[in-house]
Amino acid sequence: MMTTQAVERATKAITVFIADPLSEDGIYPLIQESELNLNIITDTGLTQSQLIEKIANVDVLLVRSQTTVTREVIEAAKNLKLIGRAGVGVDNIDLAAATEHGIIVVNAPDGNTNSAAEHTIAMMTALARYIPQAFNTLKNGIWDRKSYVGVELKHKVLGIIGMGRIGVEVAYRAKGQRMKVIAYDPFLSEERAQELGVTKGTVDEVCAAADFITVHTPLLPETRNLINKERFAIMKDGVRIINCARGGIINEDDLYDAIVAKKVAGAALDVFITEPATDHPLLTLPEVIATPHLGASTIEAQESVAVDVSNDIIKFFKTGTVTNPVNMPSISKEKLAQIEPFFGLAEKLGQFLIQVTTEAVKELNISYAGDVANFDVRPLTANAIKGLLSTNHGTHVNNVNARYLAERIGMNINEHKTTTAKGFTNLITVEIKTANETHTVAGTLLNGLGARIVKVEGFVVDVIPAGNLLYVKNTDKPGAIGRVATKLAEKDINIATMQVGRDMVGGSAVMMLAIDNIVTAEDLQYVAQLENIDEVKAITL
Ligand SMILES: NC(=O)c1ccc[n+]([C@@H]2O[C@H](COP(=O)([O-])OP(=O)(O)OC[C@H]3O[C@@H](n4cnc5c(N)ncnc54)[C@H](O)[C@@H]3O)[C@@H](O)[C@H]2O)c1
Ligand SMILES: O=C(O)CC[C@@H](O)C(=O)O
Repeated sequence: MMTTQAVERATKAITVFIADPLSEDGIYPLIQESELNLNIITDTGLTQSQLIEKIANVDVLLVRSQTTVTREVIEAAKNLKLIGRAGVGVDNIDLAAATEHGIIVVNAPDGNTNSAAEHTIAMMTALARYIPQAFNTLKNGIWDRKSYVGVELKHKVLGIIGMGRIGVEVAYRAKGQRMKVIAYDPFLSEERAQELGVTKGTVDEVCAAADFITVHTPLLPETRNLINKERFAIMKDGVRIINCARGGIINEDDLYDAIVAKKVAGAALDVFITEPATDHPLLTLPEVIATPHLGASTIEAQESVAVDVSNDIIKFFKTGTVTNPVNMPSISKEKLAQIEPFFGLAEKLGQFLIQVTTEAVKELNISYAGDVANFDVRPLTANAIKGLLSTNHGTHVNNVNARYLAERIGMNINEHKTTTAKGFTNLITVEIKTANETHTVAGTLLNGLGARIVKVEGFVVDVIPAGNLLYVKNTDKPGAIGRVATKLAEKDINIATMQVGRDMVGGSAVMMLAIDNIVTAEDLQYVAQLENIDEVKAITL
């Protein structure tokens, strides 16, 4: 028999729109997926306005680097839940807009590493030996052996800027060519450099020492124009430059000038600031060789990135989690499994607090104690925020945009961890502060018994965080509990369970009632006017 969820999955089609050419074999996981009822549409080469016209009902947008996923595209996509990038670079996707709209972006960071590294080495070798230029001359019927005397790679210094997946693979291969490698990456430690057999340097040191320079960073504000006229000035005369990463890391105008001035002997470019780049000034220079963004264009890489991104789409719709998120914390399957049981509890604590307060929340403090403090709790904080914002943002708020939406309204979010949980194996305490109020609630997961709210405003209780609750603040005087119960009975409201807590005899106290009905504002008023009752709130979890 199918579960309700499985029936929903079987009936509701999920539209996957493939906007760039992807490997047929790579999308096989999507094609043969039977449980999810996927409706796969491939429509490539669209202009922005054509894409905007077609995207309204799409659930998943799948792209490579050709399609630019702008804010306008994202805002036109009313059903969009996931953008898949079959490749590494996500500079063609407006990540801020995706996050704001709660759309998860996934990429395929590993699948094309090898191809991009091999392409870099191919470009460097072709550059050193004038292979494209010589081939072109020969094709035109000229046997010219004098103009194309190249240089060896052996014993030359290769400067690598960006020692991530591709940079490291390029270093391995360059060492195979018996080159010396000097590298810069903000995360390259001395130990790692030694392990890789490369010299660690600053960007300027790399520029000054290298005969060949290759860049392998993402295009970020910090890497845009990283190689510019000041940096060309400190390079060796006759240096050769390779860019198989992103157009713009090397300033194109400055590169042009440096080549014309004979400072740079040649450049091999796979990427340009604006693509397609068919009439680029750099292409007019005989010292420049180029390919049209082919670094990842191998059968193997294209299949691999499409398989990875297809599997993440399936995983997302089946489990709500993904392997390669770009705009939310990346957490391993094992680590996610450790915190998943706490997701519901964290969200309920947030939902509880937003129904207790009447003012805008300015600060959120979440404290994780006991076992749970040993885990990566970022997704739990996102769930608590999601609960807190759900009344105002409804289903629009999710794990992807929760923190963004909270910070946008000026909420200050703080996470604390401590291993001591005061008698509980695990304890999550959420505190909110408004201009005039502070409220706290704490919950735990009891082994085999599920979630419990165990403290409200510091009072010890034991409440299942589900259904309709009535939260009553009162003065601890005889008759208060009885009067509340009687008034509710008069309104035909049945009490399922009742918990009471107090700070001291005759002091402040709370009642937490689980009730079978939803109470109206009039019912609340009816209870609130009772003697010794200070505050009454209806809470639905
Ligand atoms: N031409 C192609 O078809 C093609 C194919 C694949 C990847 N790429 C591009 O290659 C680049 C590298 O890809 P990757 O998979 O190695 O990425 P990666 O994330 O594994 O590595 C990028 C590295 O750049 C480093 N970095 C960040 N800022 C830096 C800075 N200011 N200076 C120096 N290093 C910095 C990071 O620390 C990281 O180690 C990306 O731009 C990607 O889009 C191009
Ligand atoms: O889609 C492509 O072929 C290019 C991919 C590449 O630039 C990347 O960043 O992964």
